[in-house]
Amino acid sequence: MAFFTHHICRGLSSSAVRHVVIKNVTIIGGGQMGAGIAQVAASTGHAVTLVDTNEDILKKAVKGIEGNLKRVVKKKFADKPEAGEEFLQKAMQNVSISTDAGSVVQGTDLVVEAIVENLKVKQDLFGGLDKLAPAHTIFASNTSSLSITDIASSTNRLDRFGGLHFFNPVPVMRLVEVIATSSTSQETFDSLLNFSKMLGKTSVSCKDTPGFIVNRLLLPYILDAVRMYERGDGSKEDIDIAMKLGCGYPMGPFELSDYVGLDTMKFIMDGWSAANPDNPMFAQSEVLNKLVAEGKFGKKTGEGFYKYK
Ligand SMILES: CCCCCCCC(=O)CC(=O)SCCNC(=O)CCNC(=O)[C@H](O)C(C)(C)COP(=O)(O)OP(=O)(O)OC[C@H]1O[C@@H](n2cnc3c(N)ncnc32)[C@H](O)[C@@H]1OP(=O)(O)O
Ligand SMILES: NC(=O)C1=CN([C@@H]2O[C@H](COP(=O)(O)OP(=O)(O)OC[C@H]3O[C@@H](n4cnc5c(N)ncnc54)[C@H](O)[C@@H]3O)[C@@H](O)[C@H]2O)C=CC1
Repeated sequence: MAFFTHHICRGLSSSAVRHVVIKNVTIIGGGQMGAGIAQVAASTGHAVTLVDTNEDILKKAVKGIEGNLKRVVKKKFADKPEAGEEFLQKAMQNVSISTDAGSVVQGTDLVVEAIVENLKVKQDLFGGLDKLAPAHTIFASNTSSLSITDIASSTNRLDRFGGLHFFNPVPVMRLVEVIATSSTSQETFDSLLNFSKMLGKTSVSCKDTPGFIVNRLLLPYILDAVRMYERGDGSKEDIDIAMKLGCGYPMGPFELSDYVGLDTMKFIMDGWSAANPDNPMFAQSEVLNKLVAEGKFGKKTGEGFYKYK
């Protein structure tokens, strides 16, 4: 069930802005991002259905959400354990799981997609859901690097399609990039801004340009670090230490790559390389290709640039 509200938007003086109040959210992809988005949405009172093709991943996601929330509760409700238990129960009751996206979107206000970073797979998913979701339902992609316009082109709801780009780990990182294409309606954009606010996040408005704001700046930095290592100009350990202690970053570029996932990083690089074949920045990286070919995707598989076992 969707609700429409009218409110005066700050900075827009007297113009009344309509937005869909998001209550029921379907999150597709139960990996590190989808599980994180589900955790935050459920703990801020949204009814969440987390969808993945793989049931084991969903079970692992729910276990992870519960574990994370228990940690939060222990800290935040240290002197009010009963209130903490109530918060935990409520949040967990807000989460359900499904392996059938088509059947659950029928009652949803917002679909947030966080599946593999591949244009065709995302288009196929949204193209199918477009025929099943109610007219008011807003579609949003959490893509890191793909064009929202391209993803949305598989649907007939271009005005109700935008980007919601979260950061990893979602429960900790405070930013959401909200992306409007040239077809995204003001109402959809305002609904996505409002949803981000309800999640307790700070949002920035982005155009549908490659990498939006953060990844347009982050990816060249990470790729330059990989090239530096490949040339033998610095060890990965030294490069990581240098950026942490020299710039105050919480993680160095190799630690961060392992944290994001080297499979995702390669998907991003390959996509940008195909779109910009003459740009040496996106030329194939032997080191990255080797690690990915060996199934060493970083922290999630126990090994990437570093070992985690
Ligand atoms: C690579 C190609 C280019 C990128 C392209 C794709 C990527 C994207 O599209 C966009 C991205 O997300 S880019 C990545 C953005 N994320 C970062 O830069 C993370 C950098 N690392 C950190 O902030 C800290 O090391 C971090 C917060 C992770 C850990 O902090 P600490 O080292 O201080 O560790 P803790 O003391 O254990 O944690 C601090 C608080 O955070 C909680 N926490 C940690 N991990 C968590 C997780 N996974 N889920 C939920 N909560 C988590 C932890 O409980 C602790 O909480 P408090 O006790 O309340 O402080
Ligand atoms: N890893 C990161 O730091 C960030 C990733 N992103 C983006 O979020 C998306 C997901 O990334 P991660 O969570 O890291 O990946 P992940 O590999 O941890 O999870 C992806 C999940 O999607 C599922 N999946 C794949 N195809 C599916 C389909 N058709 N239907 C339902 N489920 C499907 C997989 O089984 C897997 O569980 C990607 O688009 C990525 O670029 C955005 C911000 C940060």
